[in-house]
Amino acid sequence: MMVARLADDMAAIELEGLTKDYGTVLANNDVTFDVEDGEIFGYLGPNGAGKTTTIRTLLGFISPTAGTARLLGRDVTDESALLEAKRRLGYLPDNPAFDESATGREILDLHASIKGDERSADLLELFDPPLDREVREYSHGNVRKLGLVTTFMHDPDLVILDEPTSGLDPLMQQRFAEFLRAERDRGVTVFFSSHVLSEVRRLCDRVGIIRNGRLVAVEPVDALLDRSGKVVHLRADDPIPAAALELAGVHDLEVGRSADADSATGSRAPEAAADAFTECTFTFTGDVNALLERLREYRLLDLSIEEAPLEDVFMRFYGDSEAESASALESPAGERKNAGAATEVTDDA
Ligand SMILES: Nc1ncnc2c1ncn2[C@@H]1O[C@H](COP(=O)(O)OP(=O)(O)OP(=O)(O)O)[C@@H](O)[C@H]1O
Repeated sequence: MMVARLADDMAAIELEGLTKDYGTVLANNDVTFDVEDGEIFGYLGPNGAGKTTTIRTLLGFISPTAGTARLLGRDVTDESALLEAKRRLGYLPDNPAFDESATGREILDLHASIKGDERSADLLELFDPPLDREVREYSHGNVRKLGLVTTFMHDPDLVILDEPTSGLDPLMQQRFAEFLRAERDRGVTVFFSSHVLSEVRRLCDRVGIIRNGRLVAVEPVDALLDRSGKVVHLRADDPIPAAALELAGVHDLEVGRSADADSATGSRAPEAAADAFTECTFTFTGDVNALLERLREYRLLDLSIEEAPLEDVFMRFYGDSEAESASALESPAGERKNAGAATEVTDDA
């Protein structure tokens, strides 16, 4: 059950037309979105997209060229208001700059004296940096673990994490994912930046995608995954006419064995007659029942329907052509309409 920590309807983070012009680079260009109380929000984009710029603005490290940013209801350009908000904030930078000559324990003591310590003992059971060693001897992963303890030890209402899992081994990533979901269930709001897609799928409620300083999408992670559709691979005993797959929601039909199936030779084996084939792979965004209805009269040897790799969706956002990615972004409603059309085909059939 969701536990509200913030005042009625207050968003944890509010960005309105946020713009940061470094002179040579427009690092944030009219960025507008809210992070709601109690959600895990992933802020995604490739290197240099502008994620850290937004985070640094939220923390008051840099001032916006235009627009506003509010953290826990406080305007980040108002120093004393921001300071108040920061008491309820946990922040994990991409590269925590701990005093190299201090031990982990000394660093925890310092943080405890500044912001309090409600729960470092519990956190140390989960993330166990070698406390008696000096930070200069720490591996990248151990710096991250110490950073996670300092980020959460004062039981903040909002945490901002810059690439939180970088340097963590798979087991620790899993532990971190479980921990973050439990934090969300306790009402903590999480805003984290990432370019690791599997992490996003595993963790986020919603995502914002930034590219070249511009926000290109904000949506529930499920919508992102729905939009990516399914990858269908099928193999039949006798040739299937291409017309059978002229169905709303079928995209990128490739006839012949899939690249995977043919990986031994690294080549694809297209079949001679493209108007009928015994094997094909395509992306499907329609109604799966409509597809099965179409395939019913053919004897299949094999059929797999799998979630499309999230990378494919991102290729649409980050593809080489600006026009292509713009149209991909403008078309979600249209794609959903196509999916609806597929349902109509089923109804007619
Ligand atoms: N202080 C600065 N002066 C000038 N340009 C800057 C400065 N800081 C960042 N930039 C530029 O602004 C753009 C956005 O950088 P930013 O660090 O926000 O991206 P990012 O999405 O966090 O990237 P990464 O994933 O690599 O950390 C980049 O082109 C970067 O080179």
